[in-house]
Amino acid sequence: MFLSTLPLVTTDPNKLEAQAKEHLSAKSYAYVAGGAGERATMDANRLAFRQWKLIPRMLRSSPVSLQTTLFGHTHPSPLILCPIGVQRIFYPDGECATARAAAAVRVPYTLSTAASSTIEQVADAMGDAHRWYQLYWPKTDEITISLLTRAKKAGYSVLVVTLDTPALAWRPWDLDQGYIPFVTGLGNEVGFSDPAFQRIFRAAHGKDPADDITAASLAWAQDVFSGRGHTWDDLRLLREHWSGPIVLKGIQHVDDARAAVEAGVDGIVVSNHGGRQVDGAIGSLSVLSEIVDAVGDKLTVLFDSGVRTGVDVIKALCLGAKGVLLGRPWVYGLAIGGQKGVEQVVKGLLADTEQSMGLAGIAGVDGCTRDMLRFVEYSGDRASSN
Ligand SMILES: Cc1cc2nc3c(=O)[nH]c(=O)nc-3n(C[C@H](O)[C@H](O)[C@H](O)COP(=O)(O)O)c2cc1C
Ligand SMILES: O=C(O)C(=O)c1ccccc1
Repeated sequence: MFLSTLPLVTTDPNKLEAQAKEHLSAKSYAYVAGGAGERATMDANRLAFRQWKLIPRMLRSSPVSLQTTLFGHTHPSPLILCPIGVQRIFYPDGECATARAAAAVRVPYTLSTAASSTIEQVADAMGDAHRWYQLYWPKTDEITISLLTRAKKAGYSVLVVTLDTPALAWRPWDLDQGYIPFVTGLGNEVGFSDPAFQRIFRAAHGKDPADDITAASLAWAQDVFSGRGHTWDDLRLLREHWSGPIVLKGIQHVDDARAAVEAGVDGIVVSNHGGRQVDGAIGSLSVLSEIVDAVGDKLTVLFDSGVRTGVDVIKALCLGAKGVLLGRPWVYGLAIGGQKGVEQVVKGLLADTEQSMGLAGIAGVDGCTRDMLRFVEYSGDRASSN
């Protein structure tokens, strides 16, 4: 794909963030590239990848296929696009550009509840392509039920429930600029377009959310990010109102993975939210194999946090993940080139994964086994690639 023309987006994972920075305002750049606290967990995510080394096998010539079955659907690859909120701060067309890219490269797209486009707009942009819906779980059950009903109707097949963000963390790069995306008025579009939220807001304020963006933004943020602790028992409500697969995102502890099995959900994403929530939390890849050992035969274990290269995808699969969610890299592609930028990042990663699998003597996702890896203490000084 890169033979006839030079790539728009750099293929060097260590240069991608810097290239995107040139296309972003200082605030938008800090929002995507930043993390919680001193970014120790972002480092830990990369360090965890560096500490696992692949041991290539020879003379096993066979064609490579990345084909993967997830929740009963066969996909061309094990890759899924992470839920990412407020994409219009990165590119004017935001989520719709990303959704079109995902459809074009045949990778499922996960729409965030904190999106700057509505559930229905993104569905329209995607046609028949696979889409998942990520729930930030509102305090008000009536709103939760309304969001699930809309997502179902608009053809989203898998519900991803993010558990690690009952509130946004202490993020110094944003705090120092006095910035959270909601102050731009963006990121509330799913809420403002919701009939249940509109009804409740109208009853309390005597007007529509669109007539008082400030008050409506506050009301929406309070319902969704006020830090209310839901409990494992509350998952029953979601089960009742969502007939498809339910995936819990943000699992790091093996006992939480077991609780997910008890709760009867279909999958989990082992994730620390890309180091954006609990600073000092363990690198996500470091807990993947113990969680797979505990629950991998009972539900589908997916992975995110720190994936940057094809070999990273292979390592996560070798440690037992059935699918891998990609985060910041495609947001950088979006900032650089909109839909085309996202396509290039994803196509590049898929090509790198396929090429690396072939060179390592692995024929496909089933060939990614733990014996292909060796843990080697890493003492270098380049823990993070951007
Ligand atoms: C700018 C930004 C916005 C995000 N928004 C959401 C979101 O709305 N919902 C969610 O579940 N996770 C969100 N995440 C977390 C990602 O889904 C994912 O867990 C994380 O980016 C993975 O780490 P990585 O970017 O280092 O690969 C966001 C991450 C970033 C960078
Ligand atoms: O920034 C994030 O990590 C995130 O999850 C989020 C939450 C609310 C709005 C936008 C993004």
